[in-house]
Amino acid sequence: MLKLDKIIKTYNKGKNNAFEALHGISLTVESGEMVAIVGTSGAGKSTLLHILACIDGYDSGEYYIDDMVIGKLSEGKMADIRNEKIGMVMQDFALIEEFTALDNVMIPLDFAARGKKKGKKERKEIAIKMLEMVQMQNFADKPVNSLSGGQKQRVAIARAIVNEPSLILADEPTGALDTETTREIMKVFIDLNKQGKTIIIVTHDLTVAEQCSRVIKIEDGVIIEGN
Ligand SMILES: Nc1ncnc2c1ncn2[C@@H]1O[C@H](COP(=O)(O)OP(=O)(O)OP(=O)(O)O)[C@@H](O)[C@H]1O
Repeated sequence: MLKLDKIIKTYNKGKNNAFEALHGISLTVESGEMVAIVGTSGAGKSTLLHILACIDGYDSGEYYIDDMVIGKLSEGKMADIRNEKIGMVMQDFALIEEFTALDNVMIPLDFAARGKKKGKKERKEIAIKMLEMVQMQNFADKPVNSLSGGQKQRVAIARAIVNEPSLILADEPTGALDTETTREIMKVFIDLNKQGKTIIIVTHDLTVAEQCSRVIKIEDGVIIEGN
């Protein structure tokens, strides 16, 4: 489903502070896998995740999602792929704190591809269904800034899955959570994986990594294990 072929990524390319962060990464992730990406600080995990998420480009090599060549797509088409195929979950939740849980979950529905736009009532129903999936329906009308860290991450996961992406990418999703809350959030990811979602989690937490079906270790911009 996902294939990286000899991806090279250089920050500040062409300048005297140019830095090659990924040195020719090749990786295939099949549909339905649950993968952890681990490695020391600065190894290139976030860089890799941002390329997988179609947030950042790359210098050479190629990235394929379902046989589509990502490097050849326009900005607009990349944005469509981000909205339709990929759900992102971040360590700091990246929610709008003063909005309610429900309003946060509804946001991506507004950006879904033209023609797919739905009426407000229908969008609200879809968002509530997503909150039910993460057991947060009773908090739908609460502002996010009144929720705990674990509750915020559940809302962020509901937002990530609202456009029914096949791929969920998470950057240190449990980094701000305690052990018990980490366990609960991992259960949500495992349930989503059982429902068929492909999940890739960047983590420093070995208890998170060992719950994934494959662990990819990256060091100095190179995959050294798990490929
Ligand atoms: N925007 C940038 N400009 C220049 N260098 C960058 C930029 N972003 C990252 N880097 C460098 O690229 C390398 C990989 O960074 P990356 O953030 O991918 O590492 P990481 O494995 O995610 O680290 P951490 O676990 O600390 O988040 C690091 O040496 C970093 O300093």
